[in-house]
Amino acid sequence: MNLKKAALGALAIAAVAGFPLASGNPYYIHLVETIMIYAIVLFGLDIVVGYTGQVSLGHAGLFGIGAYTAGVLILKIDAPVYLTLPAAIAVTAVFGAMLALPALRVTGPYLAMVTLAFGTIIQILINEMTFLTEGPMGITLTKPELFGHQLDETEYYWLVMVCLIASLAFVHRLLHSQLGRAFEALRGSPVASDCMGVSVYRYKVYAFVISAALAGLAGSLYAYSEQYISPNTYNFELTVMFLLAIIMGGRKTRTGALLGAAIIVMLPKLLDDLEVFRVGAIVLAFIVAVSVAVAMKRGKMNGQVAAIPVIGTLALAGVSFKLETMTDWRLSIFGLITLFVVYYLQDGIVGFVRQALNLKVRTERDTTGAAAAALTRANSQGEQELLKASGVLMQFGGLKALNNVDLVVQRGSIHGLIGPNGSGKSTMMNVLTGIYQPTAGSVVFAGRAVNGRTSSDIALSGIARTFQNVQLFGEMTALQNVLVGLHHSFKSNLLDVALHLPRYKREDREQRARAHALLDFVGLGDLAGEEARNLPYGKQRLLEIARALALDPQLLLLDEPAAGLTAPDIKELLEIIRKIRDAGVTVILIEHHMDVVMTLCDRVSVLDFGQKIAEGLPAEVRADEKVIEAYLGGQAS
Ligand SMILES: Nc1ncnc2c1ncn2[C@@H]1O[C@H](COP(=O)(O)OP(=O)(O)OP(=O)(O)O)[C@@H](O)[C@H]1O
Repeated sequence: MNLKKAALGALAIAAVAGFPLASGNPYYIHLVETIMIYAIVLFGLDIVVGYTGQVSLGHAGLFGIGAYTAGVLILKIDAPVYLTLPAAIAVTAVFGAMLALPALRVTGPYLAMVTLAFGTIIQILINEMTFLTEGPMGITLTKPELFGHQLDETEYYWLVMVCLIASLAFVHRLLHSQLGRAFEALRGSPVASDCMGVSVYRYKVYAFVISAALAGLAGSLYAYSEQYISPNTYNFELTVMFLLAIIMGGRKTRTGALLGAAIIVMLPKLLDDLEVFRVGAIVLAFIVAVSVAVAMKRGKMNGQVAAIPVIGTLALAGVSFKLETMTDWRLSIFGLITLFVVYYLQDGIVGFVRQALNLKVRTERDTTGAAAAALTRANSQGEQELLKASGVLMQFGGLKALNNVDLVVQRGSIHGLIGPNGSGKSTMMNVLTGIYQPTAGSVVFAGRAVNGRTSSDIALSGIARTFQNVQLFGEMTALQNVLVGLHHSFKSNLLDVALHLPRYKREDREQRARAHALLDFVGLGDLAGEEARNLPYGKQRLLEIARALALDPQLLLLDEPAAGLTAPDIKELLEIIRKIRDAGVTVILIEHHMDVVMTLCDRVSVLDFGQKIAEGLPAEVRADEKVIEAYLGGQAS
């Protein structure tokens, strides 16, 4: 953390801590306290929604579990706060796991329905289990005691503030570690995550459990804050509010979560009072006008697109002076504002401001550590046949994409796999990496069967790949993409990450140096901080190679690496592939550029309509009549 950031942080903490003393108004103190509590839920919800890209409509239920764990413990055994808060975190995390383990087998609308059902069931259970929860009567409690001292309103506010800062630091560290990168990767490309050894399912569950734990902490703080809990609070409306807060504030940002929490707490109050609403509408119109002007000046918005938000907010400010009462209009205006944000500010308010001000994530190279070697020497021990596929059949309905294919790849060689479009080359890659389970036949890699194992397990055992249609983690930088490939090198756990213990710091420093070295190796050293989606197509292909090499594979599968590359880039690619082979990594190369195949490959196998029609040295294959007829002949003509 640099000095400027630390000073700003200290100033912000001092301002929030000093607020109750300066304001002295219990109503406002309670409002800010609620914002801080909601922000803790949103930090967690953002991990699930913003980073892993899952939808959860169950977070109000999890928040309720946290509140009731504290409430019931106080009611039944008069538990102190240092028991209720950890218990709420633990119990909610367990419920989070119970929800996640079955629910995360489904995605999209199905996951939304399952989490929604979970939230509803929790609310009904709280209502019905009167013996434990007092049912609809609710539970009344007082502010907690700390070290024998009864906390008053302001002291409790400070306790909430400490919990907020701790949660913020925890989430921030988590999301900047290998765990956060794993969460983000599975949103970017689940299939590539699995093929980098990052199990999509496992990390989705982790994200859900951590998110639930934070909701549990927030729930227990909320119980003390309100001093009364009842089942109706934890309803569908609250869940929607949480999601709206993430969307409005902006996903993947802690500032967005804080802003989102402030919006969902303040907006209903703002819409209660006509005078306050008028001032708010004018301020909003002003902010929108200034932001749009900045965006236009930077050429990020044209006049037509800019006109609508400006006219819209000006109209809202104008209408506010025509209204005589807010009561009938509250919900309509709330809906309109939400629609506006969702439609125009798809990255939320914080995302929009960042884009308008052109704020970028900086990737500074840490030069303190020793320079790392890009390639570690692949294991050259073991049998000469590194990969042996026998009688592989892959059937899609009536179509045999692979029909009784045998393939033997010698350790340390570059093995070409060629054939006309649709002949089954990519299908073979998918079978070798566990994406497809073959209908029949077997694949043995380094003496171990591949069939029946998950893609992430196969990846970790030494098979890395690139994809025909590039599968990068688009919102992550080039450096972060390679770091996902290096995920297997991190041994540090959640505690190491949260407390920045020496093991984590050392690993992080070493792996960053290694990632930079890998980027240098493929000639992308200067683009480390660039988002993958902004790289030219050819460079994206090179980045995929660097990421695959990060896995320290014994076997590297390259699916059309030269596609989209210019002639000088192809020359460079040939050099890179040779160096990879020289480091002891075996390569299977699918390529339509025949000159690349003929120059590089030690042996070539040719597929046509899912069957192997020829195999041998490049020159032999080139002279084979069946090949000429099926493939090279067609191209020659
Ligand atoms: N998941 C799938 N479901 C149904 N059919 C599939 C599936 N995957 C591949 N196929 C079919 O299998 C056949 C082989 O496809 P594959 O992508 O393996 O060919 P390819 O040799 O890699 O072609 P290209 O050079 O065009 O990439 C094609 O007819 C394709 O439509």
